[in-house]
Amino acid sequence: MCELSESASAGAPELLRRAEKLDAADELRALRDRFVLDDVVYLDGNSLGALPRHVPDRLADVVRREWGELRIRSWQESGWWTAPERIGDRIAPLLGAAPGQIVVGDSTSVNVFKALVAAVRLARQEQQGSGPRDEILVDATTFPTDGYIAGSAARMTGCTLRPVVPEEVPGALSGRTAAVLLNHVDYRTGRLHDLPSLTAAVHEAGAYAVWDLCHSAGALPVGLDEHGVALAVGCTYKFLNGGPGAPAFLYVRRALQDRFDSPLPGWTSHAEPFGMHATYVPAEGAVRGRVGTPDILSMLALEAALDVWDGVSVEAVRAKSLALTDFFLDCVAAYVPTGRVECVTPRAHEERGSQVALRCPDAGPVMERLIAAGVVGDFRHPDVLRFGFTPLYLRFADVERAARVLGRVLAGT
Ligand SMILES: Cc1ncc(COP(=O)(O)O)c(C=O)c1O
Ligand SMILES: Nc1c(O)cccc1C(=O)C[C@H](N)C(=O)O
Repeated sequence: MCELSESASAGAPELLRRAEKLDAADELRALRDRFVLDDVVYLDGNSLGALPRHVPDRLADVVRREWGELRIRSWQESGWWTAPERIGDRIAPLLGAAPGQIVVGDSTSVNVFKALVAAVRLARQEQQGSGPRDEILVDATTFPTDGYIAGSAARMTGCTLRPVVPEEVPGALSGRTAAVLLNHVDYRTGRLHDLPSLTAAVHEAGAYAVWDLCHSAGALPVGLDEHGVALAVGCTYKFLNGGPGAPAFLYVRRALQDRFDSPLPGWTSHAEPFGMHATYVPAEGAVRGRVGTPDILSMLALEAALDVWDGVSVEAVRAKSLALTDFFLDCVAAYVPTGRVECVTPRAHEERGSQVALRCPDAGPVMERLIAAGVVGDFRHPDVLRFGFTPLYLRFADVERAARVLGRVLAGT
């Protein structure tokens, strides 16, 4: 939770001057031109990222030429068959992963299922002496799909499911824990959890952590390899701007790939998919995380969208993200009537993702009025106004304007 009154003394002229200065000094400011945007202040890139300008032409080429003219030949000649692992390797540097560990495909929900069941199987392969590994811990504050999938994964593997808030995971681990499903950034509050220390604690207990990176991929450095993460999943339609329903990703640490036992061993994860064998033999490497035929149109839209990252470091994106959210909090403190909202996003940088969540009892109608006034965030049940900050295309002037309009809406004027 954060205090909103710290710099409430600043007024509109000063905040406008600050916005101008920050925009002038912003080394990422030219990137905005790579996107299709209008006069709306778009603070919903944590739900659906904006459209990169060059994607429609690339998609048109995929449809007209690769599909329309080359047809079946495109699986080889246009590189369709290897798109899941090729695009996984494009995402890898943004997540701090070496090549060969990420495949793209399916939804995050499906990848949560693959990773979580595989995590339980890994823990059981290593089980020594003591009792059975028959418990899955799940982030009690998780985006609902993860909880639902974890419930089913637990039933299928004969585990019990225990919801625990991430901070309490270390104390909840035991010799029974098989797997722990955690969110890097909380979808509602924007709280960033301590991935390195939680991963270490889970592994120390002989269990495996599965990280959902939906709200951190493309927003901040994750350091998958550096922090010894075993398994991670995430979506690509938020901060990676892959488009509505863009395929998700699955990371399987190289050292574990030989033992990764997918609960969805579809034919495209087979060592010899066109051998049409009756017996399943998994492919080497991250490819064994694949399932069925990749959805090529979405996948290639994502691949094109990733071009906007050429020459851009996640570290620079993170620095701007923190500056944007700091500035937004200052502007909210200045413009919003005292006590009208409560900020549920932590002030501390090391605990903040790339969003700000403000709580107020009438958040639903407030967000409707805000959207009508040209500031798009979203409402999360029951009382949260959620604002996502995408450093690739947001300006500090947008942030000041969003807070000023919010202040007006909340004051009812
Ligand atoms: C943390 C988190 N996990 C999973 C999902 C859902 O993933 P999907 O609908 O792509 O399966 C979302 C958002 O939709 C999310 O915010
Ligand atoms: N995936 C979404 C969708 O298909 C429609 C509307 C919103 C979404 C979202 O991504 C929601 C998002 N994960 C959230 O954090 O609330």
